[in-house]
Amino acid sequence: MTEPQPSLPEQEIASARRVLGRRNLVFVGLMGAGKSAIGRIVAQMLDIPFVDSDHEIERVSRMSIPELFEAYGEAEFRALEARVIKRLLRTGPRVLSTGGGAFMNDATRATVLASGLSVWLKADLEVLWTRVSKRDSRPLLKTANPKQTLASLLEQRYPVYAEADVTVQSRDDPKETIAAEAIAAIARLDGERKKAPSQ
Ligand SMILES: Nc1ncnc2c1ncn2[C@@H]1O[C@H](COP(=O)(O)OP(=O)(O)OP(=O)(O)O)[C@@H](O)[C@H]1O
Ligand SMILES: O=C(O)C1=C[C@@H](O)[C@@H](O)[C@H](O)C1
Ligand SMILES: [Mg+2]
Repeated sequence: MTEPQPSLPEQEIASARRVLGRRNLVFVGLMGAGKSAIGRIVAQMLDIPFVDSDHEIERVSRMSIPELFEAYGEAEFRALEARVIKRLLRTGPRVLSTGGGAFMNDATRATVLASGLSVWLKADLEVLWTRVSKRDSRPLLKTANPKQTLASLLEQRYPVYAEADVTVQSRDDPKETIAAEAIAAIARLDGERKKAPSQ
């Protein structure tokens, strides 16, 4: 079923597409922030393809992420993730939703910052916890105190996610609202770019 979409001003969509050019729009952020869910809607709104690096990794390896962690360990998973994202970033435009740890890899982050346009979906611990505690598909949270693990990841990672080009607050408002805010934030960069030469 297609979800109802708020009508975004055509001009805003055109601006966001212009800002993007042939780059990928890359969603980064912690598990549960909504990178996959919001990224998919943004791609529909901008009418460009969508890809999720976690799904792409599962497709090429023919294994689920928990199976990959189990069989090869986190380091191998990270190496595969970096290769997959590097390949995806070579062509665009598309929306690329990354796994929560992808932007923490120095090489991946450098490539995303150089060749993509990054959006950090930032969410509070309680929002993230409510969402991720519904499913046990995240290997990093298979600990004695998963909420504490999530809180530690938040502390470690937020200063790094903050390097993204744009930050959008993820919260329990409708997904379409968050998606529209992401597009508006990108569209605003068009105005900034145009103003730049006269400053
Ligand atoms: N604004 C929202 N309102 C309600 N539910 C939401 C919202 N955004 C995301 N969700 C839900 O939260 C859950 C986690 O979202 P999603 O899988 O997109 O997160 P993610 O950032 O891709 O996480 P991961 O890093 O684990 O892939 C999903 O069930 C999704 O539908
Ligand atoms: O935050 C992370 O490190 C992860 C997030 C997920 O998207 C998956 O990529 C995997 O579970 C690791
Ligand atoms: Mg995801």
